[in-house]
Amino acid sequence: MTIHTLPVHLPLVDISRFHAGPAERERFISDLRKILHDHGFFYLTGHGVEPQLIADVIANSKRFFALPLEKKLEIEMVKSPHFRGYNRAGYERTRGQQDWREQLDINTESEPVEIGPDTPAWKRLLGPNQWPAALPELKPLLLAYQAEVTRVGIDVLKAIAVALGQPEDAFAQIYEPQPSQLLKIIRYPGRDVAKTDQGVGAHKDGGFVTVLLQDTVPGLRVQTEDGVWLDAPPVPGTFVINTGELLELATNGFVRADVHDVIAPPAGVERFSVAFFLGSRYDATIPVIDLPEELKRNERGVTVDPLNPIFREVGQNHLKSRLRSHPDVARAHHADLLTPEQLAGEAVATAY
Ligand SMILES: O=C(O)CCC(=O)C(=O)O
Ligand SMILES: [Fe+2]
Repeated sequence: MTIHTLPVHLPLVDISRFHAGPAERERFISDLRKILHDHGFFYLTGHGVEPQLIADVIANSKRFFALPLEKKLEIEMVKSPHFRGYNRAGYERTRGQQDWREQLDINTESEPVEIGPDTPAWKRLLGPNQWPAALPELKPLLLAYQAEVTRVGIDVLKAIAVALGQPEDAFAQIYEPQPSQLLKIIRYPGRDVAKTDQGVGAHKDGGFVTVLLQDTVPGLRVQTEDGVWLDAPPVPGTFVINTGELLELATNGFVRADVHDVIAPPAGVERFSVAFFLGSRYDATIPVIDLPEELKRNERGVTVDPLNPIFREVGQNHLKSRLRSHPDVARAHHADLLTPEQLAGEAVATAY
């Protein structure tokens, strides 16, 4: 596929060119550098993820969401201090407005950490996932997929590092040995259920890069630098990649974290997607990369949003957004971290 056949206004990046001979790699890097400055969103092809794995993930997400509600509620997120599990549609908000999507969140599968008075608060994010007893095949499948999209995300991140004039392992010091690997399977019900057109409200993603798999129904939109909203419909065989706040911070705004949202599907139609957020280690502090002079001239600075303060301490940043997104989990397990206002506030979830 070439860029000219793409039915959308966003660029297409063929990551296999990064692994081609030196001349092709050089051309690829120079194309990518231009794309990265102009867009925080692009389509990715040449990624090497087996089409069968992708098909199985979509098919089994649909089976998960089709389970009776009580089976899904057996693994409701409020049962996990580590913010893992299932959330019902309408239980999350973005900037105060209800989002209409149900989702299952997993992250790196690990043992919980013993929390003492001196343990950094972000260690509460570490722990086991919750898996549906009614669909045992979901666990091995999503863990295999999580490993694959981690590989893809790191490959893209290496290409981005080179495009920024850095060694390809420039970010490895903050993602090795264990990046954050949040994976969400998502279902957006039709507008008859949603009552509004907000699948998920306008937001930026927080990590290095997001690797997004869309099934067949459109709805994703991206806001460009000049404020225009572009549709980013599904293109078979591709992922949508978007660069997150972590890269915006690390490049002083040379790379953009674009605002995006999802419009709820029409009445009677449901939309499925699988979003993977590649982040750094939780104990990392985001560095500012010293870009080459010709790139530095195009740094924009970092956008400051008083409603969404960003910390360079990654674990603190991630915990902040999880506590805000899931106040039911926060109250059930982390009341000691909340302000009196948060404890007294409305028990609704707020995305991002
Ligand atoms: O479902 C989608 O297509 C995008 C979801 C999204 O932007 C997110 O979960 O951060
Ligand atoms: Fe997003």
